[in-house]
Amino acid sequence: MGGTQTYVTEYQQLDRACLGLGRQDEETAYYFFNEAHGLFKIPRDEYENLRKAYSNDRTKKLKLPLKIICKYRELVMPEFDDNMNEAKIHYLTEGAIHPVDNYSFNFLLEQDYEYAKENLEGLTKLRYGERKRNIAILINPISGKQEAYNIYKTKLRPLLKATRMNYKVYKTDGPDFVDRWVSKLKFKQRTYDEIQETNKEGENESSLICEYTDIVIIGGDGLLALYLNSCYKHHFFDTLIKIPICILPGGTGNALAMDLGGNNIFDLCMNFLRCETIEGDIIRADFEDSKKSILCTALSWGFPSKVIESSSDWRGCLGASRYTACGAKEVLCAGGPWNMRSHHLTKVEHNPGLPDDITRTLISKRKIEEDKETDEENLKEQAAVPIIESEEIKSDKSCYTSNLSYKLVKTDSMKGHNIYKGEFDIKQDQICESDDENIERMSQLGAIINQKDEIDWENIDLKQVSVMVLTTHECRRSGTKDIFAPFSRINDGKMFLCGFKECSKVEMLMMMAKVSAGHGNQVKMSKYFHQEVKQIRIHPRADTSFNIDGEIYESENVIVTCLPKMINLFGKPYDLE
Ligand SMILES: Nc1ncnc2c1ncn2[C@@H]1O[C@H](COP(=O)(O)OP(=O)(O)OP(=O)(O)O)[C@@H](O)[C@H]1O
Repeated sequence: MGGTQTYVTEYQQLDRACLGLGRQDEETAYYFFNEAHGLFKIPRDEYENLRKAYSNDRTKKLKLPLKIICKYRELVMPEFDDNMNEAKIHYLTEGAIHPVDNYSFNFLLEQDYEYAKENLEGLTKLRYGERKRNIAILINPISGKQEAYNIYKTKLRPLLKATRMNYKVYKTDGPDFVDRWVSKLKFKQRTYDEIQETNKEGENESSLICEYTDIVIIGGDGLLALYLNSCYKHHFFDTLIKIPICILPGGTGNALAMDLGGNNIFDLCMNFLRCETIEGDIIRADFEDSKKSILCTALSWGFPSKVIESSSDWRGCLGASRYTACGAKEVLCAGGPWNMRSHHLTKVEHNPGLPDDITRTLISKRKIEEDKETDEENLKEQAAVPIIESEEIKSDKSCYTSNLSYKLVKTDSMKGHNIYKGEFDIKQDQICESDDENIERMSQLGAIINQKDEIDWENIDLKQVSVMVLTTHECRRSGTKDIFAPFSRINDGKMFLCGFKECSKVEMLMMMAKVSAGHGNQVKMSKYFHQEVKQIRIHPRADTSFNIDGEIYESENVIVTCLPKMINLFGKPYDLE
């Protein structure tokens, strides 16, 4: 438990946020609920006094030594018995693997019970409307220091077990795993209008899209990028991409997870359980020649790309310091003896006139496609996605997966884990698109936002720029204090162009040191710049590459557009200072 401690408080103080006075039957111990602090043990001889005072006059002053025995931030699941006015609460503490504890309380007053029920239910969300949450967990075993599976096992799994949620765990087995996995999702395509209509009837949009209600990604930014882009490729991003995503920091940099509170994984898991989401901004990069579109949260070129490229060989052994070590090496070995102009650009242009409601425009104009029947060939291929763990609470009839449309077949076992293969029901609806169709759809969407010939592009002066980054969020880095863009938040609806103006190698190292200090005070330095932008066109030199959410892409003209509030993410960004 959260450690017992005694403190004195006034009854009046408690009363403001109290959930009710309860009694635990077997041990005849007595408890008091307080929303801010959790659960209190009341000395037995004080109980009768308190009960009388509580029943007669809720504002009466009463000084009591109270023992805190549990805090709500540790609470994971309440169960209720309306006939008995009883709440059963399951607790779990941070850092412990299976310390689930149960307490049952009978509320003395019915109104207290109702009030407590309402408040306690808000602490852990087990359903979306009538539908029980059903979670897909994607783990990249080679991310960062290869701790992703361990994070799942020690942090997330105990909470999922305690709350008896349905979930399936998938380990990636290579770079194309996520793409295969997303392409095989059991997916009910709905049009935007249908979703709006359903919302009016009070149903939750995200519960209607896919067999999973929530996606958990345990890995780095690259794994999230793979997931987003696979959604975009295989299904319309305005539907599937709305399924809320929890990113637990299992990678090296974990820039986005860190900005959502990932330095405390337990708290992030609690955000997930309580369904505390924000609407995140993403970037869409449309490559002009290859007609390829990429979704991401940060994009850079020149110096940062070189650092990412050269540090990839150190994956797994140096952790986050691989970027620092390779960054310093790149600075010292760059170009001329003093100069740090490695932006590798011929031209960068800005379109300041992009409408604010671009996202809505995209959604409403998109082409509506019909679901297609699955044929046997596709079914055979679908069965190839391995599930390493699965927990399905069979008794829950409201669970989408209990309609037998998805079967698990045990095929093997590995290090004590059973390996299953998923097989889909023959009646399953699915979308199966060829690459040509995908390209066609992307270029349709692109045509809406690009319209590049009609845009009055404003040239951005590059004469004095060393490093340029486009980002929708702070870009914190795990394992260090680095914050690259301290003024940006993933849910502020904005994209920023930021970086360092032309500087000497020594100045560059100083700037890097400022970023590493994590105070955000590089913003005050004259060599640092940032500017809000909506759409940017980049003409890179042929010998450079792009770094898009930690992955390297070849040089090509690209139009980069901010899509505000496109994805739902669990967690909470830091307050702007
Ligand atoms: N089983 C696997 N074997 C080899 N590569 C994999 C596997 N699963 C995923 N990948 C590759 O791993 C990369 C993604 O790594 P990820 O972003 O999760 O970790 P990271 O690079 O260490 O962290 P960060 O991006 O936060 O710095 C992608 O390039 C993906 O293709």
